Amino acid sequence: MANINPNFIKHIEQELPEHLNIDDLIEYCQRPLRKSIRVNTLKISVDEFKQLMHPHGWQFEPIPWCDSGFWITVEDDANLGNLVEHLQGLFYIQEASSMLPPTALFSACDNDDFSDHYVLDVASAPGSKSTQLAALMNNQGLLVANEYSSSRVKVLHANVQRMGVSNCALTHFDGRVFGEYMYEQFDAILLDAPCGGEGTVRKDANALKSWDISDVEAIGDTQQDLIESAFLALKPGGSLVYSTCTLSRAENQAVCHHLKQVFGEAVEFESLANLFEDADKATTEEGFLHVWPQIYDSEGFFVAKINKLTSVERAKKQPKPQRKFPFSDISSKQLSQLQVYLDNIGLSIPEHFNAKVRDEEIWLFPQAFDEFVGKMRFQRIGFKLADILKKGFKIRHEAVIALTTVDTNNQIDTQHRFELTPEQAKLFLMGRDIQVSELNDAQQTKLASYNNGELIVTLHQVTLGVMKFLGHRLKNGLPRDLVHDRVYHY
Ligand SMILES: C[S@@+](CC[C@H](N)C(=O)[O-])C[C@H]1O[C@@H](n2cnc3c(N)ncnc32)[C@H](O)[C@@H]1O
Repeated sequence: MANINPNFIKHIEQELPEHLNIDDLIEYCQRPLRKSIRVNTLKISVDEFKQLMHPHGWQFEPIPWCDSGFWITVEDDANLGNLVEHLQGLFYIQEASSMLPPTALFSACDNDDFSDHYVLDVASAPGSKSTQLAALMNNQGLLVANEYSSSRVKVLHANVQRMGVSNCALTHFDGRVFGEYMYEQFDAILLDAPCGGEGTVRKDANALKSWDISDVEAIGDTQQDLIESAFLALKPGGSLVYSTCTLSRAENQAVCHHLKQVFGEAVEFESLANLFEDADKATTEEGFLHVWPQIYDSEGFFVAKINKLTSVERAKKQPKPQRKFPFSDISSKQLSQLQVYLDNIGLSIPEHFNAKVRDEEIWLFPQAFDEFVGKMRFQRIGFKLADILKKGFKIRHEAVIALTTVDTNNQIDTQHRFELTPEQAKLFLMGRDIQVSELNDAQQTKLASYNNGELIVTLHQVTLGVMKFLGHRLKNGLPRDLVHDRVYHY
């Protein structure tokens, strides 16, 4: 039972639009949330995913504002996070209303070519919206995903990796720096701001227990700084989405109005009334979506879309470029050796990626990143492809995932894939080796055509990782930090 502070009820009653009433709000705050997921279209199509899960009793109800989002009915939803299909990144457990901001950000993009698109997610951990943005961008262009909290950067990276996002560069800054370092560099920016979380009470029964108006007021300065900085980092003609999972106007409408006060005519509020059928039920007079929990039976959320009509004066000078960038271009000799190695395991370097070398490591950077070299410090760019050994190379787990996701039309051929059974996939994700004697006849026959060496293991024809065939066993190549204690399969 949600614990709602009476002061919150008094406060929010004043802010409710006329057509909604406080009793409904309180009643909905007490209801458990409907379970929702987003299919990761970087790895599997929506139809294929449904076909896969239907036999296990999954039922899907479409979420009107996200083509790959569904409310699901499933027998045992407590273990969804440990399901093989979740761990292999076929879906993301994401609250329905949290799928709104990425949809709103790209609502005007009428073609699918994002190859020269620069996108920033200012506050991105744990990564639900970043991974949704990357899927909408089809892994093209460049997505800069920033997070201020170091522990949350790790979770962000894990999700980016799990979902096969390869067009991403991670940064770890206070989001206030982007206006200065990245002045007018991005075509689209999402600011899913730190907030009071009033809309999350259906998932966290204590979210409103010790609510106090001073907390709402205290966070306003940070939100105003962040939105100003994001607006400065936006190219003229670009779009910014400001979103929160809170309900008070001070953290929502007031922050957007503050931006308009600062930048005047350069700021245009774009109406989201036609974003999906029935969007008008949540639309404010400015055209923002103020999603009260009772409107779509969801968490509370706020989404504003803001266009930058003209360039604005920057507040500070461009900082000096970073002098030492620790990566260099790969030599043509090493590149051709690498290509031979990759070819042997059925992989290749995709278009729009550049191979870079640092110490004994080879990385693949999205080509679009070139423009950003030296502009600021990046935690990770693209993905680590391989280690350079005395003789040859050793492919990295994250590369096998990213390379087989980067272009779903260019999947590795079946000759190079080794399909596991669900039980074997579970063992793989638990870090175990598999003895050749444990394989079924068809698998043993297939293995007979391989030489000893690395092979890419799959489940449902989607990559799980890499194993090394040693004659009598398949040696597990999962990095330690990705080994799971509990894994379920159907
Ligand atoms: C609402 S959460 C983001 C959720 C995320 N966008 C997602 O969809 O998974 C807000 C995030 O902002 C981060 N944050 C807090 N202060 C920040 C700042 N000054 N600059 C950037 N991020 C900040 C928090 O650590 C938190 O991860």
